[in-house]
Amino acid sequence: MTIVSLRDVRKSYPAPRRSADPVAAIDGVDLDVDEGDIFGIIGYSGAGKSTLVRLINALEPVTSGSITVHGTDITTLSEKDLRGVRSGIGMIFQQFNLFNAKTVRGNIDYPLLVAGVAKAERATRVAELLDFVGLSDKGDNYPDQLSGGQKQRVGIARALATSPRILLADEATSALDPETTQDVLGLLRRVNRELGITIIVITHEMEVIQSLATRVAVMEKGRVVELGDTFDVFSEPHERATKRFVSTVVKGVPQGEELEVLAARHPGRIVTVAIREDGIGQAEVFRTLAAAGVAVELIYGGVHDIQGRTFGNLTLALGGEPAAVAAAVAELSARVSITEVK
Ligand SMILES: Nc1ncnc2c1ncn2[C@@H]1O[C@H](COP(=O)(O)OP(=O)(O)OP(=O)(O)O)[C@@H](O)[C@H]1O
Repeated sequence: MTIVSLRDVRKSYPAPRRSADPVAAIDGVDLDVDEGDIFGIIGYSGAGKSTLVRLINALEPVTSGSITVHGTDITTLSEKDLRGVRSGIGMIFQQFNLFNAKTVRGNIDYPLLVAGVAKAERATRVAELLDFVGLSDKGDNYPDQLSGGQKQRVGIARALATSPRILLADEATSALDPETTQDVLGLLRRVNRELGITIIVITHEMEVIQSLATRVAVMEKGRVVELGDTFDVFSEPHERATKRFVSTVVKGVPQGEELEVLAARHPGRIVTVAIREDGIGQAEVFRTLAAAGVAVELIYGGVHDIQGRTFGNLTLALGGEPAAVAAAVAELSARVSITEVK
């Protein structure tokens, strides 16, 4: 079931100068997020990600198009009705946005207080949330006594306090180091699996999408340029922006300076073998080459896991009798995609 749906959504801002055109921050976006998904939206700075978040959360009106949340078109609602929609969407932010003068407990309690929940019920709920995010011993601490990862855990607990069905994570791990990022991503996976909350993750970090998102939309200049299952989009990227994101975590065919260094170090033949789900695995590649008496060295690239599915590119330096190497490469070429590097 679709929980958030965007149809031809546009958002423009007034021209910065009188002679300039209005800024088309969102330029005709169609998106469907299914209930229970972890949906990633990835784009470089200026792609329109933050604007999209503000539109989905009804913090700003669209210029045109429709946004449906839980089956209600929010673009036609009054401010009073929008409050109900917003309370069904939790938000977490890059800079955590905690109240520094309130304790951890006070921060998590705040949305419940605003919602008019009775004191005893609030205390039970806060204790439950502290336990869920692993901070039961930090309730009386203040945010500046916590690490970045702990602050984001508080942010997540606060966002979950009123039991939203959707969590919007806007660059939620961008201020964290890689280890803490994985920690927070693990917690978000639990939020999704154990609480059944749909998560929309906005990021410019490919690692976040790779480890978390089941579906992804790649944004560029206010448009969605590629959309689909994360594995499909990133194992066969079509658009320039997608290819750039993929190259930040998956090495392709070595080029330029990297190739020069490799070529100088390995005088023999160099090929890049594409490992894809529907092709032969890396074990079979190595077995075929070894059986032909070819000496193989993996010199660049590797294989990756996205949502439990494997793909990658292996660049191999091949040594031995030239005729044997040629025959082995020819045999492999019939079964797998090979790029001659040198
Ligand atoms: N309030 C605003 N007034 C005018 N222009 C805006 C406003 N908000 C965003 N824009 C413009 O809209 C475009 C998209 O900005 P947005 O902040 O949504 O991108 P982003 O992908 O979130 O980038 P970043 O990660 O740098 O925040 C940019 O060209 C930006 O300058």
